[in-house]
Amino acid sequence: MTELAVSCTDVRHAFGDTKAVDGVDLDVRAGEVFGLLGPNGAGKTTTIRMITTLLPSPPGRITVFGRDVAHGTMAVRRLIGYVPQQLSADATLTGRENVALFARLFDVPRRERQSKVDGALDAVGLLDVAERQAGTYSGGMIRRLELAQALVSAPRLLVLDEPTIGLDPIARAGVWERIQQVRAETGMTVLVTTHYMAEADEFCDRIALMHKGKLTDMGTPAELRAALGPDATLDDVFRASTGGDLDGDGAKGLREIRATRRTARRLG
Ligand SMILES: Nc1ncnc2c1ncn2[C@@H]1O[C@H](COP(=O)(O)OP(=O)(O)OP(=O)(O)O)[C@@H](O)[C@H]1O
Repeated sequence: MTELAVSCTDVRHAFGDTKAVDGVDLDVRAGEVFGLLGPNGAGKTTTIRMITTLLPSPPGRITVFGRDVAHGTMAVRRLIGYVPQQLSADATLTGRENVALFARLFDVPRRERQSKVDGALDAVGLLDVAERQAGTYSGGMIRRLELAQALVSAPRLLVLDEPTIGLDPIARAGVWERIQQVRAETGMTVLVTTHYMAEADEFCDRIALMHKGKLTDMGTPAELRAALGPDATLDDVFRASTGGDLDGDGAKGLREIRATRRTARRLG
C-alpha cells in the first residue's frame, strides 16, 4: 500500500460562525507534489495550518507520516518544513544568519549545523550571496531563502503556502526549479497552495480543489481536465469547481492587492 504523508479525515475548523474548513478528507501520498487550489477564503491556509500543528487539534483526524497531530505534535513538527504566506525571513540578517536561525530552532545538531546551512543555501542557489543582508535580495531570492530555511532540517514533508505569489515569471520558475531539484534528490513530499493554474498543471502530481471549506474535486491535472472535455484547461476546472470564474471575487482581491502594492512602492 502507498505510504501516506498526510491523511485528513473529516477535518473541520470554524472561526466564530465562519466554517473555514468543513469536513475535509484528503490524502497526500509520500513523494508526490500535491496542490491545494481554490479561490481566496476557500480554507486552504486553515487546512495547512492544521496539518502543520499551528492551529489547535481539530475535530476529525490528521496524521503526518502516521503520527497524529493531536497527540504527537512535536514529532509531527520535526517532519515538516513550512513556508508560510507571510514573510518569514529577517531583512536585517544575512542569508546565512537567517538559515542558521532556523537550524537552531529546529535543533539541527551543532556539529552538523554549518554543513546543513551551506547545503540548504546551495540547494536554493544562494550560497554565493549568503553573506549579504536579506534586505538586499530580490523577491525571488527571498522566497528561495525562505525555502532554504524550511529545508535546513531535512523535512520529509515540505509545506508551501503560495510560494510564488507576487513574483515575476522568471523568479517563479526559479522557485519551482529548486523545489523540483530538492525533491528529486531527497524524495521529499510537497504540499503546496497556489493561485497559478499553469503552475499547478505543470508541477503537481495531484491536485485538490477547495471551495467554501469543502473539497470539490481531486485527481491528477490530466484527469481533472479530461473530465471536463478534450480542450479543457485547469482554469476551466477551477471555474467549474467553484461555480464562478477567475475574474470573480478571488481574482479581484488579488488585483486589488497588487494595485495597492504598486501604489505603496510609488509612495515609498
Ligand atoms: N484568524 C481568522 N479569524 C477569523 N476568520 C478567519 C481567520 N483566518 C481565516 N478566516 C476565514 O476563514 C476562511 C478561510 O480562510 P483561509 O485563509 O483558510 O482561506 P484561503 O483559501 O487560504 O484563502 P487565500 O487564498 O486568500 O489565502 C475565510 O472566510 C477567512 O476569512
